[in-house]
Amino acid sequence: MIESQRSISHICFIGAGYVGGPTAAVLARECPHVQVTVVDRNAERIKAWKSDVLPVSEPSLLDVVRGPRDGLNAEKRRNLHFTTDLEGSIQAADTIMVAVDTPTKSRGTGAGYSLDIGRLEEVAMSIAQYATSDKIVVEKSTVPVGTGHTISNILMDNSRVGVNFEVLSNPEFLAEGTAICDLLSPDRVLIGSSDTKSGLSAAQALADVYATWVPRSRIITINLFSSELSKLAANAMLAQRVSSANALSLVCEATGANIDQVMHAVGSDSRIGPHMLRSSFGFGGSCFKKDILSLVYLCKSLHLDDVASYWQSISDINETQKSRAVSRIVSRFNNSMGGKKVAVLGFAFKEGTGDTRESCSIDLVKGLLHEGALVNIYDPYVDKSQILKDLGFGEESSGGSVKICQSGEEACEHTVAVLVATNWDMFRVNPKALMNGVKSSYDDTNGEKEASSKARGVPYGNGSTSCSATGPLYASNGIDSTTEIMTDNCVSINSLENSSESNGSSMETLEDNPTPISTPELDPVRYNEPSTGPRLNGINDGDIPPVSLDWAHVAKAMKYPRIVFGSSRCLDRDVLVSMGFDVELIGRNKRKRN
Ligand SMILES: NC(=O)c1ccc[n+]([C@@H]2O[C@H](COP(=O)([O-])OP(=O)(O)OC[C@H]3O[C@@H](n4cnc5c(N)ncnc54)[C@H](O)[C@@H]3O)[C@@H](O)[C@H]2O)c1
Ligand SMILES: O=c1ccn([C@@H]2O[C@H](COP(=O)(O)OP(=O)(O)O[C@H]3O[C@H](CO)[C@@H](O)[C@H](O)[C@H]3O)[C@@H](O)[C@H]2O)c(=O)[nH]1
Repeated sequence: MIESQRSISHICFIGAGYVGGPTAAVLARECPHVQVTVVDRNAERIKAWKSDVLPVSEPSLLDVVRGPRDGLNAEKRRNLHFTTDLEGSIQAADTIMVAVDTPTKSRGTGAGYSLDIGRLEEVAMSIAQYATSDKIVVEKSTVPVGTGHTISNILMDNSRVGVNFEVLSNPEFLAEGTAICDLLSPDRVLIGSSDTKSGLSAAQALADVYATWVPRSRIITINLFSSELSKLAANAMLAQRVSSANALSLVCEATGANIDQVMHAVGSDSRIGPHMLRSSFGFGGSCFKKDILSLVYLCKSLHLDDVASYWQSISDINETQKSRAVSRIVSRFNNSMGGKKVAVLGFAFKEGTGDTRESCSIDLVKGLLHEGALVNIYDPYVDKSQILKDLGFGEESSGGSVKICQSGEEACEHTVAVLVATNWDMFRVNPKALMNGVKSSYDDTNGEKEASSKARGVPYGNGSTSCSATGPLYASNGIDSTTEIMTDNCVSINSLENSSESNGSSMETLEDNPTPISTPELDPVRYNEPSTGPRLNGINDGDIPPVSLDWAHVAKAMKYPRIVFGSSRCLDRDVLVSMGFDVELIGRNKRKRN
């Protein structure tokens, strides 16, 4: 049993991925008195974490890493280390945070639904085998309910005599693209433990570490099962909101209602709130689908079939949304897409990241190819090889039906339809520039962005010193005042001492903030250049922004009927129609002018 009044001074993270790396870096930065070691079996990844070309792309991440890793912090102390030495790292640590991947099982019982905790079990075996002193073992990974007990059993059954373990659950809630802000200023930190004296003491010790920078009121301690279930439930409920918006978008398309107006009206009810209500081509990303399906599996295992069906329907609506989008385009061509060229702009699963896991673009492109279309794709934040891999092609084996383009203009050349699948700022219609007959460019909007961000007290510009909101960033083109609501939960990395005070959230309607807000103050990418290191796709500190799409050029380059299809977040129907485009918006019926 672990002694009470325990304190934590050396943490080992196992798993140096999207969660492990950034979480360890923020913890090391905020707690200079704690030694933090990050270990991974992937030597390439560890090498990259030791370099300035990090394997994970997140705004401001490099700055956060370099302080404690290179001794560039105020204390001039290095307390963040990356290594492949699992045995030594386990032995040196008093606390081990496990952040390995838990994908959906691909075979065996529960395949396609259940989370695969094999890597976690493997790590538990290693901890049991190498540990020579008591350890707190923390599940950072998203896991099925009951995993904590499984891990406890593995540790107890395989450890040395006299070595004790306490297993905690501490799920992570960061979203990609805003990871640093989310970690610095979390809505809550959840710590689950057993309710024994030693369990509560371990939970308290971990809470004390977080309390260095997170207000105590935001640190929630609950039981182990509740904590594990809360993570799955949070993702399921966030996805449920998106699916609700998307389900209603179909009702809007069939009636005279406008989805943006409806979601604005609904989200204005303080009991509902405005977040995660943007209709889209569907939610993507590595977590939502996998975690909902895990919840479905749990319910089925508990013989709660109607509950399982309820959660399943959220995933089903998401699939329908993607296939309906393809049908909507295809029906505009009398169901005959053979040989017709279509552009898909954006391949990442959301703006602000280069990650393509479960991106709706994959299904949109596959659906169009199935109909016989030729598809041009452009996303400067995603490597060509990644796109071809996601579509199931080898390097150049798409049979000519897919072309990965170097610019949005090239992608739209000779196309009959353009789908804006990721709401990148660069695809946004800039009405002011267009009205003035000026070529729209990213730089055109910088003055406005700067003014806007200053007004909101957000540092603008160099992504290495600032970051933006947690949660959805309701970027606005400044046109449809009913469409967007922005969150403003921003912190400056320069004023980290105050981060715990600065995490209050406020909402403003567009009228309060009529200028375009980009995705997090993005560290731009130098596009069209091959990636130079083992970094994942995405936005990297110090890169240069891509130029915005020149919609005037696109109007000339496309062929009749020049359909542009996407969400009103990026596309202003009136401006595009005035330029000669035929505009289809998610959740709007063109003929009813809603
Ligand atoms: N990506 C997100 O935004 C996010 C957010 C919240 C929670 N999560 C959850 O966190 C967990 C980790 O996700 P991720 O996106 O960081 O995964 P990831 O794939 O980016 O990273 C996992 C890392 O673990 C390493 N690893 C796997 N098995 C190992 C072993 N036996 N020994 C040493 N290293 C090992 C892998 O090499 C990899 O580097 C998952 O459960 C995920 O659901 C992810
Ligand atoms: O109103 C909205 C909000 C989001 N999306 C889409 O939903 C998906 C997921 O978006 P988001 O939640 O912002 O990104 P993730 O990085 O997947 O983060 C989610 O998944 C993580 C992994 O578990 C959790 O930690 C986070 O809390 C949770 O937000 C993306 O395709 C978005 O485009 C919409 O379509 N409409």
